[in-house]
Amino acid sequence: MYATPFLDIPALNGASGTVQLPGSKSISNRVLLLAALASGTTTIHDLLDSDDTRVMLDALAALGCVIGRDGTTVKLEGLGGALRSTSASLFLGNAGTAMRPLTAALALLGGEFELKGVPRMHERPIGDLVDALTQLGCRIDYLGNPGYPPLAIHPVAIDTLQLDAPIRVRGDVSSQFLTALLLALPLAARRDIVIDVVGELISKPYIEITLNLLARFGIAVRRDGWQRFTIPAGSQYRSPGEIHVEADASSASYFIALGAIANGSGIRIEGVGAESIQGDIRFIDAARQMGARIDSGPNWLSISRDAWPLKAIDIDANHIPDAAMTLAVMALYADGPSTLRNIASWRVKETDRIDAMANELAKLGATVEAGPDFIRVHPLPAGAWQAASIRTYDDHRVAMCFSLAAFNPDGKPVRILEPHCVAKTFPEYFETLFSVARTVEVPVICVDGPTASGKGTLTIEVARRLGYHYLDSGSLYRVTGIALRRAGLAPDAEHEARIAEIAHALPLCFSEGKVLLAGEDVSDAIRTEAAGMDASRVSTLPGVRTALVDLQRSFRKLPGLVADGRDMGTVIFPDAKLKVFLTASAEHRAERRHKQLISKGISTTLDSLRADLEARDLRDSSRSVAPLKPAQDARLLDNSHQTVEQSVGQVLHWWQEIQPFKAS
Ligand SMILES: Nc1ncnc2c1ncn2[C@@H]1O[C@H](COP(=O)(O)OP(=O)(O)O)[C@@H](O)[C@H]1O
Ligand SMILES: Nc1ccn([C@H]2C[C@H](O)[C@@H](COP(=O)(O)OP(=O)(O)O)O2)c(=O)n1
Repeated sequence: MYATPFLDIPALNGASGTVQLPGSKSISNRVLLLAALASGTTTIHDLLDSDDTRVMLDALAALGCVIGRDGTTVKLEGLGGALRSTSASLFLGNAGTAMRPLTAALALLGGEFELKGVPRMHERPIGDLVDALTQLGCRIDYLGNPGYPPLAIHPVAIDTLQLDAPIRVRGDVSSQFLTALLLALPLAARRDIVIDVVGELISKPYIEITLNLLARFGIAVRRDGWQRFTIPAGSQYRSPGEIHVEADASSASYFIALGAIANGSGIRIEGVGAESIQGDIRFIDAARQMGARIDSGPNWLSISRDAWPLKAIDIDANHIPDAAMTLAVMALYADGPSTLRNIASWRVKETDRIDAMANELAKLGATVEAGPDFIRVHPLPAGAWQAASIRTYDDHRVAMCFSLAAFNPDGKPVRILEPHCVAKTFPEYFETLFSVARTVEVPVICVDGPTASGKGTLTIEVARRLGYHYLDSGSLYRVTGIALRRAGLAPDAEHEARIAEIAHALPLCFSEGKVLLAGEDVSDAIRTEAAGMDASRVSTLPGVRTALVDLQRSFRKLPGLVADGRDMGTVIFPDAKLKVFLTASAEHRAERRHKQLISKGISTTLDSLRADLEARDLRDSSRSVAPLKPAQDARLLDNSHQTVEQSVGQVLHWWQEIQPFKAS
């Protein structure tokens, strides 16, 4: 996951390959609650691991469920209708799929509970659900604004509930109110329980997921149209033992759109097929209408680009409210204005999604019309796209769907602010996108300079702030030095061919900040001054330098790279947009290295360090191939009198100066 304040996606121009998607949020949280209400143990495979499922799991654990976890498989011992803990204060983040059903279940289970979430959760309505439950005799108080969480729930005896008249619940604000009642009311099914929906029920496919999963847990709800639902007397939750969670169809929408937009041999999605129980899978019909070619099997989808430009669309998107946001970005690539209708529910989601989409699409240069329940997006012709900083409003779907704007024909990058909001449902979204997307040019920042000037320190920090990959090219020469010593060689010209072979086939792996040579951790061994001197000697051999070129260039991956060394800007990445030549006086550098080595418990003297360092400077800058020198277009940074933070700030400032983004 990218924990950076922003993520710059370079202009993308193609995509091909296979993606495995995380489990569906809607299915995951429903299954968790049903497994908790049932008796016996349920093993849930492929459960989504995200913010919203984590708050649900934490809440269920606080209520006394015993939960075991092994990767994406969760074993949950159900409560069998009896709480083990009858008072708790539960924090439910911004997860509507946790807040609504837990409100209903806890109101019936008996106990004193407080349910709260993030500030946005306290702006998302729950009054219609609370009204339906209080009609029955449940006792629920608003702790803040009436009609909204946080809530206090008080105990009632189940046999005092008024279940003889149909329970009336509004269905035209959020279908989650009905889902919450359907999931929880079997707890009270001493007699048939009838639920009547008031108003036109929206997002019906989500109700189908609810009914389907209730059936898997032994509850056969009878449905009369979409107005009346009956939970039969004597209904009891029965664990199915094992259950698999399908991949999230809403998450699939970004990759379906990717296949439709991007040049390439197509995208294959594993984990969900056209027969999915998730309503958002109907996104494929809309994508086909816009021109995508889509094939499907029981558990996969394959998508490629067909009509281009895409065909404009005018649809009622009520049945695919979440996935339809993706259509709003696809519309930029269409042959005329596209209209998404009947989407009033967007206004009460993680943010007001109609406003959010309209604002951010406009930043790209698009003309957008929006009303209480619709949005109309005009296509953006080549030449009219702008590089934009996209605000994401703590809404995972805004962040994900705007990444698709990076395929614009004008080659403009897209900046996604607060990209970590995707953790709500798809923490690895951007990594997954980058695993299949292609770009004309992965951005690179080079930091070259003499030893102990602070290159490593600066490079690591700049890479961390930008979410870029990091290449410590010196470590490759250092590891080669160790490998040749182990082969009984000296770092001399007479062994050049053998050493070059060793360098070419280094069994090297970088993992969790460690450098592994044939599986052995050599992170400390390569940092000694002797290893540095061997590295400096071996690096004068032209055959060795050539042998390491491809390995160094293989680090250039999306979304970008910061590379540290001696010849990053001159030889390895001559086209890099920013090249920094970092220096400091020999005196400062010797002092820094001295401190660094002492702090690692390695004893040394300042004088010998300074002598070694000057010898290394001389060898590195006077060798015949790729000597240490600033690239012609490098910016010089002498950090003798700077703190690390000042050097980092300077480089980030230079980087920002050459980005095309306007202030957000
Ligand atoms: N601008 C700076 N001011 C003070 N100390 C620094 C600065 N940059 C780096 N250092 C310190 O100098 C030491 C050497 O830095 P390092 O990044 O290992 O250099 P290099 O990779 O160029 O050999 C480290 O202990 C680091 O914390
Ligand atoms: N791109 C590079 C990186 C390092 N080298 C050589 C020259 C250096 O003296 C050694 C060790 O490099 P490294 O960057 O690890 O050394 P310092 O941390 O700056 O002391 O490798 C090189 O020739 N080209």
